[in-house]
Amino acid sequence: MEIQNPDSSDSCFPKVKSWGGIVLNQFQGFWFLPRYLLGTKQVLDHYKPLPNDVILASFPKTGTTWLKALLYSVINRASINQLVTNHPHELVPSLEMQVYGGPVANSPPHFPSNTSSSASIFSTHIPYQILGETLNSSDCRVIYVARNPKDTLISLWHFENSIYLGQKREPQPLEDIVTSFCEGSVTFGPYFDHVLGYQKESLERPEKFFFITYEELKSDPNVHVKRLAEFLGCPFVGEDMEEQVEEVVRSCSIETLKKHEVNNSSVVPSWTIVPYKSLFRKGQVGDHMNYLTNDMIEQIDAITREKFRGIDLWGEN
Ligand SMILES: Nc1ncnc2c1ncn2[C@@H]1O[C@H](COP(=O)(O)OS(=O)(=O)O)[C@@H](OP(=O)(O)O)[C@H]1O
Repeated sequence: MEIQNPDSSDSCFPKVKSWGGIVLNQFQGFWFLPRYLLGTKQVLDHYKPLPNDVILASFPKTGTTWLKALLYSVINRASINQLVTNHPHELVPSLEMQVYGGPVANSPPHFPSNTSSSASIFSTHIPYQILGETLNSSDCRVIYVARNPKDTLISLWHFENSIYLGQKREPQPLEDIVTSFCEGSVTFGPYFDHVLGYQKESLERPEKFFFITYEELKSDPNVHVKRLAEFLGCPFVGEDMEEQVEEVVRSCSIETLKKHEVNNSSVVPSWTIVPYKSLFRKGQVGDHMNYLTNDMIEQIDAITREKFRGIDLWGEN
């Protein structure tokens, strides 16, 4: 894969103009911002997962930030009193190591060395169809979070509008993102193939791939946090087990995360224009009902039924 300029789409890859005029390149059936293609290449070329690595995979806007906090908290058994998000992987923006609780800035880009015995948490939006070989090259564990496509789309729409409004651009019409989303031409899309890639693996190898929906986690966080801890090999134990779980869930709630100073005052270093606070909006299930027309809902439901073929993750199809 030859990539010359990470910000240029003048490459040999097929390209499409997505909603809002964003130009995306296609690679192995998925659509990427040119700079994420470069990051993906670096991951594929250089990242060799260690057996202890924990990789959080997700389509954008499906609960990544929430799961990052939960994974950190479960693995380190620490409540996140001073949440600090560190994105040291400027060079590999699609597979960033997330450190919560450490110093914010100036960590050099690096993958942990082979001598590291503690688990490292990585987060990626790269689809299984592209990252699978890398993930399967070690005993690392993979957590995938999926979210209802309509809420995902609305979250993405708000997010992109909030970024670009910072640059004084008009909010983009909802119709345009609905069309691009259904066609698959959004960043890291098609959404449907993204979800199905990881979901299939989780059915075949549940000991390696943990699949959860945002909605399941919302409806019963304590149960699923316990399942997550068991999957990671660090189950909650002891008489105060329920209190421990409760504390993890509380410290990772959107309400708690929103209160941290860093999440109000900093921008995500690898995305320069993105303030952390744009990662925390409502965090509600079903928010799409406040925005999408019946026709839009039918359009998205129809493609979801067609693509998911009987896999009914949200009891809707
Ligand atoms: N702790 C917690 N609990 C529940 N929900 C949360 C939490 N943190 C973030 N959010 C909501 O997740 C949406 C952002 O998704 P991601 O974190 O996947 O975004 S990103 O891909 O990392 O940019 C976005 O959803 P919407 O509110 O629907 O836009 C966030 O508000």
